[in-house]
Amino acid sequence: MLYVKAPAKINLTLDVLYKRPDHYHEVEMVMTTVDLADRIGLESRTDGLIKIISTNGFIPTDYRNLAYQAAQLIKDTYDISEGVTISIEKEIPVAAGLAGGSSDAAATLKGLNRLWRLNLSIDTIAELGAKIGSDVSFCVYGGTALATGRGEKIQKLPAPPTCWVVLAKPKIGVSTAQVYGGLKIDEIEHPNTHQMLQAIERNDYRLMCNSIGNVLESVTFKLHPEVVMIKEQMKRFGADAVLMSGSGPTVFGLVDNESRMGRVYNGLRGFCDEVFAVRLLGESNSLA
Ligand SMILES: C[C@@](CO)(OP(=O)(O)O)[C@H](O)COP(=O)(O)OP(=O)(O)OC[C@H]1O[C@@H](n2ccc(N)nc2=O)[C@H](O)[C@@H]1O
Ligand SMILES: Nc1ncnc2c1ncn2[C@@H]1O[C@H](COP(=O)(O)OP(=O)(O)O)[C@@H](O)[C@H]1O
Repeated sequence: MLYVKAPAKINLTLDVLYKRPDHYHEVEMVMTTVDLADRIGLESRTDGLIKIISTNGFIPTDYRNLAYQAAQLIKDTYDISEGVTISIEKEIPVAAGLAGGSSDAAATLKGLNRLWRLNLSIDTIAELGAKIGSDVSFCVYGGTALATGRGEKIQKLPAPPTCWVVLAKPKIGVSTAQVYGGLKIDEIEHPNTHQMLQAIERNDYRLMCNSIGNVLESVTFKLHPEVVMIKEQMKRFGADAVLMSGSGPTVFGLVDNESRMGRVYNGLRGFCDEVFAVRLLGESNSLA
């Protein structure tokens, strides 16, 4: 059995520039991975089938699973006759804005590259990933990056300033398509992406805290007012900066002091079942 880690991401910024003719939105996002990860196990099978086994009863185990789609794509593209059993130990909350499914797909692509000795470069794997979903290319590299296009164009960035990240996910799932669909393009207040890039370049924690922003917040807040409440609680317990990740509903808080991190973490556990205190993973991978 070959194991691959599939870490969650958060969006430090998420801006939408315009709606494209293909119905996707042109985005500009600073993304970074955190050390909350699913674990993907891969084992070749001689019958040619793709089988998914998961510890989580809420994710599909057929072709709808993004890890299944990753294996199918590799099999079709490189004419592989073997099959694979994919076991998914789920730690990342589902439909949470943390790219759990996308990261499982990215880890499956990377793992099968090794298992089936395909010798693909990381850039080729990221290109394949883009066929599965907009966030999959980023998940292939991990670390920290500026993502543009529909999210699949990746420019690597240095590691952001070190800090703790407290993640809190309310008991609701959010549909990414519904949230993008509810966005009113002319009412957007754009985050300062350039300033975020400067904060990362200069390793300036305070500037990073002052530069976070996500234009999808307003849509998800209207659909699920409990997300606003979680954000307010996180601020009240002392996080330095608080933002919703992706299309939500997970809210994250940045904290650079361990005892305050403990206060935010314990405080949020009174409101949410799923609360995590994690570190940023830092820089992107350059090897497959
Ligand atoms: C919002 C973000 C931010 O990182 O993450 P999540 O909240 O899903 O984690 C991403 O843009 C989500 O990426 P991903 O979840 O891979 O999206 P996809 O499967 O490609 O697309 C799902 C649907 O979202 C909408 N979509 C997605 C990306 C994009 N740039 N414009 C869009 O309008 C489309 O309606 C699409 O049909
Ligand atoms: N391996 C997977 N893990 C989680 N969700 C998956 C997976 N494969 C498919 N899905 C489906 O993808 C949808 C989005 O899940 P997820 O990737 O966790 O969230 P998000 O896109 O908000 O980051 C869910 O409705 C889920 O059923």
